[in-house]
Amino acid sequence: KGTTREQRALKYLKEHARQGDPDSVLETFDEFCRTQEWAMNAAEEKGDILDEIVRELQPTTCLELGTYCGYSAVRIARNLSPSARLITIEVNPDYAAVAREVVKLAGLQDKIEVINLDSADVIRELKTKYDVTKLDLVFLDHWKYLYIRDIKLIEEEKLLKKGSVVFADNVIIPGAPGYLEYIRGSKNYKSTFYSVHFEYMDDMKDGVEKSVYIGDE
Ligand SMILES: O=c1[nH]cnc2c(O)c(F)c(-c3ccc(F)cc3)cc12
Ligand SMILES: [Mg+2]
Repeated sequence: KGTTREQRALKYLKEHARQGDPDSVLETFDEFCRTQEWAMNAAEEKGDILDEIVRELQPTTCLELGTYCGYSAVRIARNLSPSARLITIEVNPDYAAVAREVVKLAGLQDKIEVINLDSADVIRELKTKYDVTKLDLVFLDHWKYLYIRDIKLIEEEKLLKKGSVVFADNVIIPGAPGYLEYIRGSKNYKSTFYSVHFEYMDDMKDGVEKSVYIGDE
């Protein structure tokens, strides 16, 4: 076919979603994944929990690790207050390119910054280069072995404050070895596990973990 699944998804969105309407982009993306091709979006059930977190927390500065095609970036940003913003990091250049188009299609390019670099390198520069003081919301949705590396780096950089929320996808499938043990064993977090369906598969279960930072600033 010469095209990638992500490019085919973008083409479908451009043909079927309403420009500038985040809800339409998300609905259309879910429709694509249910009728044409599966993709690893934090879909309906996981997305509903993410919506709830954003609405309750009203975060000013959000960080997402693992943009993929931008589904959860759009999902988060559509509920952000006018001055709030989301920095989302995607190491794969092809995914980042598609994500930038999806963000534009949703009309959220002023709220979302897609960075095509390695997450650790960006985390180390958030304060100096990206003008970040504290992170109110962190969404971990990149490669599972990097969850623990990156959360430790975020703590080292003192980027969390009391009440900051760290939300992790896929803690059951593919699983986040070591992360769950670390975060649940840490006195600095209060964690809650949610059993949810695996994206677009009504007969498979995954899990997401919401951890509220209660540690020292
Ligand atoms: O690599 C990933 N990064 C971020 N999120 C993922 C995800 O939600 C998945 F379901 C999966 C996944 C893909 C194929 C499977 F068979 C199972 C899980 C992978 C990722
Ligand atoms: Mg995921």
